[in-house]
Amino acid sequence: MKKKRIVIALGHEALGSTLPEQQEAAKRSAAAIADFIRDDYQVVITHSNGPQVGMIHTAMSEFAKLYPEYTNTPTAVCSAMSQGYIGYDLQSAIRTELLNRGIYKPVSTVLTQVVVDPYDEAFYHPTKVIGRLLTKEEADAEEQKGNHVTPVEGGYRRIVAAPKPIDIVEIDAIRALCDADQIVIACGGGGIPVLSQGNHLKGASAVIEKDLAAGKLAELLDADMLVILTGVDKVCLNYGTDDQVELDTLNLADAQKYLDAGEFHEGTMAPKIEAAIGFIGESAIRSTLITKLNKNGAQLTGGMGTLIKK
Ligand SMILES: Nc1ncnc2c1ncn2[C@@H]1O[C@H](COP(=O)(O)OP(=O)(O)O)[C@@H](O)[C@H]1O
Ligand SMILES: NC(=O)OP(=O)(O)O
Repeated sequence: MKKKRIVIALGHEALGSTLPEQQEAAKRSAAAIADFIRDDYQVVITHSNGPQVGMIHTAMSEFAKLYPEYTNTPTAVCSAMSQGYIGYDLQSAIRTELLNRGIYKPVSTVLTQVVVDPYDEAFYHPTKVIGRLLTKEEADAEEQKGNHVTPVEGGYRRIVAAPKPIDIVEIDAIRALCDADQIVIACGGGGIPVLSQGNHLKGASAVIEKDLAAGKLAELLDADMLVILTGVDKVCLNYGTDDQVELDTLNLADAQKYLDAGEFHEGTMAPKIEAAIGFIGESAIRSTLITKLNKNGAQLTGGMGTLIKK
């Protein structure tokens, strides 16, 4: 019997932000991933990178000030670095968790480029928040370097363009590993954004929403399910108000209606719902689960979260 294929997207809480947090979070996520493998799913993993890509960018800029031979590092290269070191922690945690359960299965990270449109409106209106909280002085310094910042609670954060994912360059390699029933980590941090210029792919100064890239990945792999692990148990209506209602299920028509009505915040829940709508499309089989990881990363398939179907 054909195995069910599942794409799991790890958000900030399932991944952590700092190095030590990430290593602990990766262990919890590995437990949930191993449960799916035990239950005979084919698993593809993708993940956030906002805090990590901001940290790498800041570190590289500081080095460039100190040592002239360390030139400034483009955002696309920082994205590639973030895929590498997050993939490393995830590969390692998943391998160990499986071996502890007596299972051997290869786990690999595919450095993934994702094609974006050079005329995407997002390049003119950066909105994607990356990196840590900045003071006013730090924010001013970023702006002087030509970077964009936005005021947030308690200070400022850097913002970059978040163009839509159009195509996944390494999709054939990802599919081949998946077809061979191996575990793949791909499209990390939404993928390395690239612009197609003839035979050349040029890195773009942007960070793609990982939820939209996860939806595209699930669509191109013809997955059965997209699981988005985030900071809330369920998708809510009237989120953050006294009238908040948690949704157990959501059909596509209502998802679109609530999305259009602005029920889901931009940059957080809205791209998750958009990803679900794009992935499920006309399919009566595909579904999307949006939920939070338990403390111990326990089983997710037993009716938790918000299940979105046609
Ligand atoms: N309608 C909503 N229902 C539930 N959560 C929402 C809603 N709108 C916004 N959110 C917020 O979206 C967050 C998840 O998005 P985000 O912080 O980007 O997480 P992740 O890193 O997991 O992608 C939740 O923790 C919650 O605070
Ligand atoms: N690339 C991306 O969407 O990362 P975050 O989820 O950390 O914002």
